Amino acid sequence: MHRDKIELLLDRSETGFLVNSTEKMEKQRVNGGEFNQCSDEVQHVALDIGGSLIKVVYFSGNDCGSFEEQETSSSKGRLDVPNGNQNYCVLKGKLHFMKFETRKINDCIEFLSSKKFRCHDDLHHEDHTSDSHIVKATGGGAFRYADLFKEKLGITLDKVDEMDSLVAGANFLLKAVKCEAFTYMDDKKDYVQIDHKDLYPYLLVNIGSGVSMIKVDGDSKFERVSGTSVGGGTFWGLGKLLTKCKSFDELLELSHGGNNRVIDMLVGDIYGGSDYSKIGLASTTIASSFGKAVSENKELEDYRPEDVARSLLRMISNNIGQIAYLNALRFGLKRIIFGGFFIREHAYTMDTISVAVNFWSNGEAKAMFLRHEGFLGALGAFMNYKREGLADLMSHLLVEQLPKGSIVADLNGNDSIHCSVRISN
Ligand SMILES: Nc1ncnc2c1ncn2[C@@H]1O[C@H](COP(=O)(O)OP(=O)(O)OP(=O)(O)O)[C@@H](O)[C@H]1O
Ligand SMILES: CC(C)(CO)[C@@H](O)C(=O)NCCC(=O)O
Repeated sequence: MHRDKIELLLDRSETGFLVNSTEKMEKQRVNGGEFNQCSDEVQHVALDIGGSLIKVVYFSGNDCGSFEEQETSSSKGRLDVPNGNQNYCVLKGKLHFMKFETRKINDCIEFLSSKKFRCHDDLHHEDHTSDSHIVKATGGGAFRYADLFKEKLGITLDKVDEMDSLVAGANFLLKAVKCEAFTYMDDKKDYVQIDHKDLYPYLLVNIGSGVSMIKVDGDSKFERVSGTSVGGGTFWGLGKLLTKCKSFDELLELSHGGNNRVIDMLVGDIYGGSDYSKIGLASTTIASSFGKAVSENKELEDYRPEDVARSLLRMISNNIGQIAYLNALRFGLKRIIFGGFFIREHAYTMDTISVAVNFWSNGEAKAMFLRHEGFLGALGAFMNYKREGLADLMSHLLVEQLPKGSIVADLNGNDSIHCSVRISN
């Protein structure tokens, strides 16, 4: 089968459209009876089908006169440019990011089928062959739902390894996007521009339903060194049972107004209000998450759901921060980069993780976060359309393309950014 190289050039970003997928689809339904209100042609789609969420990254363009330069090719939307021995075309358009709950996979399928779907290979083969409808997909769902996608959409999922995708997505963002990584402490966000030559090694901690910890040593050089089943799925699953919240966002919102000290047993609760300074524990340090519930004669209903949500968030974030730090220590890594949809740029979550890393490492290691944290796997799968050898060139171009100091959209919801896709023949 014919395969091309694709590279991605980010032009600038847009803010806006922070609606959830269901809302967005409903709006489109109301407006026109179907999803495809926007006439953008979807050309390249990549999926990350996880245990909780499906992340979709797709490129659309060419219908709104959105070419950088005039079309010269017979193929609509293609600009063929000679590049040494190679021809390539540049398509200008938008890179879209969407998420769906995995349990509502039919919404995702319906959404994809509503789009004017044009596969990667179709750009070169007007005469579609049956195997041209191939979509890059990663995550466990690429295996679990392969038959469903074939049956409902006639799409063959081309499986890309989940860890490969996470690392490719993270490296791409760290190299290509200005102000991608930041630290977060005491409500203060500080962007960190990491020198490309000084990027490796780092520990990538992806907090999805479960948590994977990956030591990254180079472009495709990495090892999954640890993981924990106490992750985002645990927070959402336990939180749902304990608070009766109907959505993750509701649970997160609830935790804003909570006080964990109502339920957590602090060092001071055990030590009569004092610190245990001999071993470096302040009276305010949590000695036992949810520990107060043991000694108090209370039922679940006697606690405010806000406080329960807060304790739970703190317990899980702390635990992940601690395990991450221990793994960083194991391999002498100073930089720990957190991704995954659990974080959602939520201040309290990031603060708790940062404090945990700072506390355990005595200030030696740093927790960092990524603005596009939830889409690492999907971006990595998208990048897999690109074949060998273009990574350096691509990241160079990407940095060049971004205006200095530009503010890039928060892509934790559904959003899009302007970009160009360069396709080598
Ligand atoms: N709208 C949402 N609905 C459900 N979970 C959400 C939502 N937003 C954030 N989350 C959190 O994100 C987690 C899923 O994150 P992510 O999408 O990165 O992982 P995943 O790919 O589904 O999981 P895994 O990689 O373990 O298969 C959930 O467990 C939950 O904690
Ligand atoms: C199983 C995966 C990789 C699926 O994304 C993830 O949920 C995970 O890393 N879970 C933690 C499993 C463990 O290492 O204990």
